[in-house]
Amino acid sequence: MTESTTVAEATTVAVATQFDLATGLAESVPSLRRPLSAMTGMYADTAAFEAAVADGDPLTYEFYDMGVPALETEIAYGTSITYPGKVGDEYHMTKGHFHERLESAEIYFCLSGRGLMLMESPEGDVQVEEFAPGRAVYVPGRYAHRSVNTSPDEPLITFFAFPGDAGHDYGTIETKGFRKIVVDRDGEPELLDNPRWVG
Ligand SMILES: O=P(O)(O)OC[C@H]1O[C@](O)(CO)[C@@H](O)[C@@H]1O
Repeated sequence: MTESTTVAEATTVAVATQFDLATGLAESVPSLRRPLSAMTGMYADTAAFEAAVADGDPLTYEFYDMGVPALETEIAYGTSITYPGKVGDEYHMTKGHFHERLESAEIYFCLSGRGLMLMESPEGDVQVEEFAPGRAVYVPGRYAHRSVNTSPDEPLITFFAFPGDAGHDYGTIETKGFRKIVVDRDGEPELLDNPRWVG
């Protein structure tokens, strides 16, 4: 599946948005909410995934996309909130995506919480950076990216910005997965090969 925002006229009016730094919530637009059931096939432990979906289907993440026109001269931005929790021993995470215009980079600034940004290029180069409050992670162009919340109890809240015409390519991740997964080993995150990765 490919998602992109609607092409429209360039923005000509200044906009100010209030984000709650503790929760990441914005009052001006509704959030896009992804319950666990939106992540079918993405967690390694299928039995744990199905049990958690049957047992209330928790909200694993939500994000506010401020909806700028899909033009290269615009900057898409918003906040992302990944809630704590695990499926089996794998931490809650976002779906992750490449940009449709693959060369488009993205910047994330961590407002609160702890976690990792998991990134991989189409050729298989894997990079991981830590999120902590005050820390910015620059995702280079051509890299798929997925936020992973490694805290036992705190939401991972980030502010993100990327070129307005970057678009979202979810298809590759939905069919192949990421090469690596992040699991909890005695309270510490560990990177493992994804047993479900389709090469
Ligand atoms: O698009 P995904 O992988 O579901 O993750 C959502 C996050 O990614 C973004 O698309 C930013 O890249 C945000 O809208 C949101 O924070």
